[in-house]
Amino acid sequence: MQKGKIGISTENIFPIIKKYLYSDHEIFLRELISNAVDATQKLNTLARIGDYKGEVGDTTIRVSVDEEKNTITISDRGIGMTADEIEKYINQVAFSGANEFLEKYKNDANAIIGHFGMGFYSSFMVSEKVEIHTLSHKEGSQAVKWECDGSPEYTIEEIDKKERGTDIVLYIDDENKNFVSKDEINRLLKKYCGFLPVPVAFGKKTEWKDGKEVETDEENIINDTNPLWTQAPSNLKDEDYNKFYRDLYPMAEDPLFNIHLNVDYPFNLTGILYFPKIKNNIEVQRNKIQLYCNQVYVTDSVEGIVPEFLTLLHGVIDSPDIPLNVSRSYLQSDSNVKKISSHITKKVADRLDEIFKTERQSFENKWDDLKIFIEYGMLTDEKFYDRAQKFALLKNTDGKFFTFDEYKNIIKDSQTDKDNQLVYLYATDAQDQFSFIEAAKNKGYDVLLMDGQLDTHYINHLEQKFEGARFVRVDSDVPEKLIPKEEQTELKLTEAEKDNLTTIFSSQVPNMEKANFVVSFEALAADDKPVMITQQEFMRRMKEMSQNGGGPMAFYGEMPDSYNLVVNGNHELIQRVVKDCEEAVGESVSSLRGKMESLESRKSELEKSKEDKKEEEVPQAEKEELEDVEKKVTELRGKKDEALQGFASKNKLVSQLIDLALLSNNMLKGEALNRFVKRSIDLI
Ligand SMILES: Nc1ncnc2c1ncn2[C@@H]1O[C@H](COP(=O)(O)OP(=O)(O)OP(=O)(O)O)[C@@H](O)[C@H]1O
Repeated sequence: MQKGKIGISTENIFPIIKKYLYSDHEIFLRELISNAVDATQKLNTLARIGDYKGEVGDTTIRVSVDEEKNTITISDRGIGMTADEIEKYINQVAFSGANEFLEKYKNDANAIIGHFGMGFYSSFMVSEKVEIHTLSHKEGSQAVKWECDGSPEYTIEEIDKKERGTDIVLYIDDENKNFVSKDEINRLLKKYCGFLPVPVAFGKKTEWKDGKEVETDEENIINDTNPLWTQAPSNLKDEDYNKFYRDLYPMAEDPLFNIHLNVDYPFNLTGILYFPKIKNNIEVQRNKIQLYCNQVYVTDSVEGIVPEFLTLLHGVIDSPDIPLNVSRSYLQSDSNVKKISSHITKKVADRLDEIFKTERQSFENKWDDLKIFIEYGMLTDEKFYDRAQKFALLKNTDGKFFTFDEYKNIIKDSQTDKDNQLVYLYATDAQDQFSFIEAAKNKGYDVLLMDGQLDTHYINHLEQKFEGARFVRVDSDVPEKLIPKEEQTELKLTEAEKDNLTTIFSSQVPNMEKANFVVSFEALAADDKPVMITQQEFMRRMKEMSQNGGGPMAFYGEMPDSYNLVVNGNHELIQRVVKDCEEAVGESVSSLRGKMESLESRKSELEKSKEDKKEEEVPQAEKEELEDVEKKVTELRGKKDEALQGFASKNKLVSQLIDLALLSNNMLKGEALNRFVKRSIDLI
């Protein structure tokens, strides 16, 4: 037996390995099995080129667990190592590699990506002792056993081993006993080794016999050595892709589409990406892409490698060219990674474009599920926007789909306003905004349905992209004014009547938390609604955006909703309110107004004369008179308002009209709704 000291500078590297790699202990199995795969593939290569003349035979990698001895063994039939090679690769190179790595990241544990090839020495994260039993493929080699207990000392001795290849025996330490379990090993094999290119066996296959699960003689191969992404797309059908998806995500619904990536220049990358069906929470759908490096599972957190919006996709990416041993910030600035990311974007756009062109109907059918990806992509990635504007769809409230160009042509004639701006009308809720949608349609307009999670932002974005166009929600103004044109109908109300109606209607608007109403008048058609509630586009949008995103516009979110209570002066019912008011309080109101008006003209005379003089030049009498006039005006106004409010509170029509308007906007709730129903019954 020979003893030696491992070639490292740090006295004892293992405590450091254990400390820094604590959270990722489980990767030891992946690392050791990857080494076994490498050794097997090297042997296959040597055999192919004629440098190895012996029998290759069965090269299955075998994993076993001994629960009594607390060991895990990984055996391969690869190239094996001679004593010299152990000296070179294990004692010197590998250790120094690990040492260098830890030196580099000692002060920056967070920079470690969390998974990297620590290689063979990761076995010491979980073991108190490790043995290598190996026989090289080289003719006439002597089998050797290397043993190390986690101190820098090792022993190496000759042993009797007949089969070519390497067995790694791990004596698991007390802290990591949990790995000495068939279930745990099964879990790790499934997670990290499911698609390795060399068969990996663990235990035996089982079958059900007489109501019991029993082991058969057949070995249990845990991996698919030829996963779908490594196969030629031309040999694959939709069913194959869907089946693979179900293998990856057993609980998920069938995906919408798949994209098979196959790149060999300027970097190597294969993979299959799926567009999943996303219900309503986009956050839970992230990080479902698995990243592989030569069929070895690395991670399922791919930010930085795929564009942000594509982290919503599911599937696998396999590339030997993605650097795995580096921090995230480095990854994002790596030019290779950037190329990969923009290439994936392009591929995804190309595939969508192809589906749109060849299967438009199916594309439309899936649009509702698909649009979140496309909108997200268009919002966050300029290049994707440019590609996607050819196939992104707009859906109207009748469920019809249009491309941007198609839609523009359809609305061009009817929806261009007097300033030559194209107005895109939209609704965010087909039910709540039903009456507005109908009113717009009756005017010959088309209304888009923009009810997606990202649509508030998307609309803003499109407005910036589309030239000479704006988006207007159907309830942001009365139908006549949604798209302002030259002609205007005349309003059949005098100033005094308008003033009266303002007091009357404001006094009857129910008190609502966080909602302000401003009464305004419009000359609408006599058969339009008598009273309508609209919400100004700009303020509403600012509010919605600040609620979604905060930032510098956060204060908009705190402001109350501001609504317009639009009174249609030309409607018969409004004319009736005017008439009722005239009969009930008309005389006193108009005499109060008459007095007010003459006082007000006196007031402005006094104010004018005061304006031209210096303070001390204003005669005392005028000052006193002005004060007196002001007081009287306020008093008269109070009386006038009181009379009008008294009328309004007795006049059921006014509050009924307001409630009807609230009802059309789905704003009548709770107690107010209940009161409305009762009053309606009374009226019947
Ligand atoms: N099962 C094995 N059969 C034959 N040689 C092996 C085996 N395991 C390790 N080796 C040899 O030991 C060397 C060091 O292994 P180690 O896992 O530490 O690093 P690596 O495989 O070169 O790189 P990585 O960090 O990516 O794993 C390998 O390059 C290989 O030559």
